[in-house]
Amino acid sequence: MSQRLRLGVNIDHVATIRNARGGDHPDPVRAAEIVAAVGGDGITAHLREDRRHIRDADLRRIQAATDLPLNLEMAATEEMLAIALAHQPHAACIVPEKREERTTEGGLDAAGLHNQLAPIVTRLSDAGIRVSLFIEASERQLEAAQRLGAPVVEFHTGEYAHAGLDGDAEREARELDRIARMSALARQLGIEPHAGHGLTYENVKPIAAIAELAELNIGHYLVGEAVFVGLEAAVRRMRDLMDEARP
Ligand SMILES: CC(=O)[C@@H](O)[C@H](O)COP(=O)(O)O
Ligand SMILES: NCC(=O)COP(=O)(O)O
Repeated sequence: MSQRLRLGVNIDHVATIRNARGGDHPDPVRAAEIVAAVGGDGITAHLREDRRHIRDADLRRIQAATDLPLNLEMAATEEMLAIALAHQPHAACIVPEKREERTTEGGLDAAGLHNQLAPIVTRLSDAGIRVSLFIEASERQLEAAQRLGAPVVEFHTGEYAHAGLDGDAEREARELDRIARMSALARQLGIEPHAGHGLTYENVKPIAAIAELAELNIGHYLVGEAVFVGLEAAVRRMRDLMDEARP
């Protein structure tokens, strides 16, 4: 199986820079427009409970500004569920969230949280929103996603990315192998696998080469690169690397 790998661009950290000064600039909506113009396949935005980057009002503005599918990352709370139902994004990716964390540190415990997640998955699905679960690449979590009826999972690639940054080639290869095996298992279970977190020009190609993966979501690195080369060039370069890995 090999299909064109979609690139979803996470624009959260454009909002992080905006919020640093409390004004309107830089506007994540402008980032979404650029992603659309340059051929990105989707916009990902994580409305954190503490609103440290994306804010409620950004969601409608992003949706109004572009026809690209919006993948709303959200914690499994009643508040976020109500927001998702009101905004009707193309997809909702349920992520674990801790107020004090610097970023999303690990995957959602879909197995341990079955009873909390089940009604949320059902209500999102009933509203026509494609549910994704941001999980570690493990059999236990994949089987839990299947029991919950999630059509999509996104594998957290943070451990893979950290191993590379640590220069630990053995751990990096182990993590890559785990993501590849779980991507194949996801397809066997009828689930569409995506991946993301901490992906960069340096580490994206081995992940992009996993034929079963349908989509990568990449944000922080692209926004960082955009400071130097512009968002358009950064997205184009990432797209090229993905295409080189999966011709
Ligand atoms: C869930 C996830 O990985 C993304 O939302 C992304 O990393 C940007 O958000 P944070 O940096 O706030 O985790
Ligand atoms: N779900 C992962 C995501 O949207 C982007 O993560 P990152 O590239 O900002 O680490």
